[in-house]
Amino acid sequence: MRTPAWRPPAEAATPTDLGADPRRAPAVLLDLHDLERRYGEQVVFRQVSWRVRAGEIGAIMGPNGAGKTTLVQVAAGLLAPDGGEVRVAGRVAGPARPGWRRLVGYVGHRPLVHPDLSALENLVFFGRLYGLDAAEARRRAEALLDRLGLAAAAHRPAGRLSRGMAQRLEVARSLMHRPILWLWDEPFTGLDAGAARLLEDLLREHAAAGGAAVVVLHEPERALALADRVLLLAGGKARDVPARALDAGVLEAWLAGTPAAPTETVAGGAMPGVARAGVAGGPPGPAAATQGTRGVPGPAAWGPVPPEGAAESPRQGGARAVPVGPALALLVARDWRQEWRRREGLASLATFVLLVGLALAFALDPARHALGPLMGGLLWVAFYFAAMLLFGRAFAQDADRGTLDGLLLAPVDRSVLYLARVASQGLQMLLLELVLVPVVLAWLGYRGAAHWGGFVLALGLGTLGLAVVGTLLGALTAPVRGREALLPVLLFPMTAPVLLGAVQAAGAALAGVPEQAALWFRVLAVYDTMFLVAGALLFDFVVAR
Ligand SMILES: Nc1ncnc2c1ncn2[C@@H]1O[C@H](COP(=O)(O)OP(=O)(O)OP(=O)(O)O)[C@@H](O)[C@H]1O
Repeated sequence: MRTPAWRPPAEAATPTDLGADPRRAPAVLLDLHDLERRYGEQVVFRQVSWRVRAGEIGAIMGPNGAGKTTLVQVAAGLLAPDGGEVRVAGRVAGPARPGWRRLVGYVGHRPLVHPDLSALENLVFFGRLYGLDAAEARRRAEALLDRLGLAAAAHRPAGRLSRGMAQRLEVARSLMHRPILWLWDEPFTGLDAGAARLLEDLLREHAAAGGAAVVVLHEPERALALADRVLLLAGGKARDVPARALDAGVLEAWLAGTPAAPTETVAGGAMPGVARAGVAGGPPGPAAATQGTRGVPGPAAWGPVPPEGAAESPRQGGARAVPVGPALALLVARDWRQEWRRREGLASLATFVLLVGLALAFALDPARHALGPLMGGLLWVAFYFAAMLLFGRAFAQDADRGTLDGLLLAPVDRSVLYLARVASQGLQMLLLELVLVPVVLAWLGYRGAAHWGGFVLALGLGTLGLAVVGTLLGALTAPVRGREALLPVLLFPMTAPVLLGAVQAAGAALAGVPEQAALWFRVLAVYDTMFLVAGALLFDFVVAR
């Protein structure tokens, strides 16, 4: 008998898929080593080490503010540790090689799906972002919606689902790519009894199939019924205790009445009153190692260990990063689809450009007789204001809704996230310009013999320059209070060369002498390339927390 066969939706990669040798102890799927995390001066926890093996469910428990969410986010790679290391199925969980992210299915406090896209569209998008092909992503999305009782809501925008339905969708999203390690932070919040039972079944199935799960829980009864081991977190320290060593009543009392600093009790060698007598903490013993835990098939049932290459196929939840090309196309398409759903955003930008252009023209020359030399400048000033609004908007919305985390968790290099935003926002801006330029020029009474090729090149290079810097600064200022004021303050000095070059180049092209702008074209091209490369390299630091 082999490892249990495909079984939507809980089915996931197994340790053998990942090259682990089941003849030895069950593979360690999550290995937290000496972790430390601070917020400014506040140390949330330090020296936290914990191992969760194939076939195990681990619960993290502790009073409010103990650092459970922080710990799960560090384990998922959303927060960077200030010390120590996270390993997932033996791979260092760092930003350098993001393929390991494919092994993890994360559910946090906030939905990571996009509210304007339907439940089905969201699942397909996330499936593809994790490397599934279109047909498989669709099949799996439908199976998950069905299993989680969301089939009737498949075409409803995710933002209009009830609290409990949204939580089910989050669980479905986290399972789309068949992760081997589930990291779920209070997943039962908002669920009715039926959905809660379903989640418990999914967790048990996953563990029985050789996966592992870590769940932040507040209810002792549930934790002890579900988990094999419990990480008790309090006072900045943690202790791993086998669930069978814990008593629900005492655990409840400990959680409810934890003194301000239970550190010594919890982190010390003994845990009087909480652990049952005669049961020690620590990893499973040799019996668990040879027989598997929680019914995981023993060595004979695992079959031969597949070669590394076979272990890395997307279908089996391998750990390769998704290639740049498909990831870029997917992200740009998603941004455009979202923008199309909120057409009023682009329509208001277009109105804004027209008003700024017309107001400027009216103020400078109400009779519109001597505007010829000013037209390039007029157009660019209007576009410039629109660009500030556009480039600040996408990341600000992501930060407010929490949807950026959904992208940051994906197994794609973070520079790809940046390049995709540059492409999608730059193209939106360019489209806006191409639609509006004829209108504005007609209103201004333009009758020259323009060099249209040079003019479009000036628009393209200028827009790219604004997009590469605006996107980076948009991401930088998104979580900051007062970002609406901060973005223009930062953007203007950094993009002054773009504005100057684009105005000169567009003016020369409109005057029919693009050769006069040759120097500006070169300046713009060098500027764009420099900041595009810098933006791609810096983006990871900009979004790091
Ligand atoms: N973004 C942040 N900036 C500063 N401090 C933070 C931030 N997020 C969390 N903290 C602090 O870190 C500590 C741990 O918070 P965390 O949310 O991890 O706790 P928790 O155990 O999950 O709490 P709860 O049970 O209430 O969900 C708290 O003191 C909290 O105030």
